[in-house]
Amino acid sequence: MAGRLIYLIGPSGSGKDSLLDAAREALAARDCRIVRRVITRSAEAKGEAAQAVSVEGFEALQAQGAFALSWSANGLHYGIPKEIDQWLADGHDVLVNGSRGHLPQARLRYPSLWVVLLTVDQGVLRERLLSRARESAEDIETRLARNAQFADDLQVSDPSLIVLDNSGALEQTVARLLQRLERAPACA
Ligand SMILES: Nc1ncnc2c1ncn2[C@@H]1O[C@H](COP(=O)(O)OP(=O)(O)OP(=O)(O)O)[C@@H](O)[C@H]1O
Ligand SMILES: O=P(O)(O)OC[C@H]1O[C@H](OP(=O)(O)O)[C@H](O)[C@@H]1O
Repeated sequence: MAGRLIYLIGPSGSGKDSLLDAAREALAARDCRIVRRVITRSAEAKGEAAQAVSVEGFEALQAQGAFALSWSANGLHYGIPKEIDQWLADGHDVLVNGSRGHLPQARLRYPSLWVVLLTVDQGVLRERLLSRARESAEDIETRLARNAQFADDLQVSDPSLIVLDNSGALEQTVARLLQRLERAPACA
């Protein structure tokens, strides 16, 4: 049976990378693989251990068909390596750090996609982005403003969404993620 593709989304700073890092071992024990993204972010930038490439390098990979999913946001390009299709076909669950903006396209390509939406109080979000200090204050404001675009589109009441609030302790969010993935029936 094919594995599940789990697509983790949420505002910049909501804790997607932190959640993936904290849940990494437990997910691996459940045969769920976390994809390493390809991003046109400088290798020195703090945060996620992604593969950093130049814009030219990214475009070359895209032209070669190296990505299962790819999108642009926040002035960066993001790619999900095509190897996930083999992992899924082999029956492994796969967890992707996704994009809210790319969700419609991701659903078209993977109709049985599982969507996990990470939320956080807006005030907490601003504080976390500022203390992470990966972006400039101006870029942080741009990222916060981007959230408004998705407020109406993402229906938190949609029962097909797994909504996790990460305003509190990360350990609680990890526990809830594992619980929700455990309870949920396997995808066809
Ligand atoms: N539950 C939590 N409690 C306290 N701090 C947290 C929690 N979750 C994440 N953080 C902190 O918030 C900041 C943002 O988290 P993280 O980088 O994981 O977010 P992200 O959603 O991956 O953001 P981006 O999409 O911009 O990469 C980090 O400094 C992280 O340490
Ligand atoms: O705003 P939306 O479309 O949800 O996401 C856009 C992209 O921005 C974030 O990446 P990062 O903050 O650069 O690591 C997300 O992980 C996503 O890939």
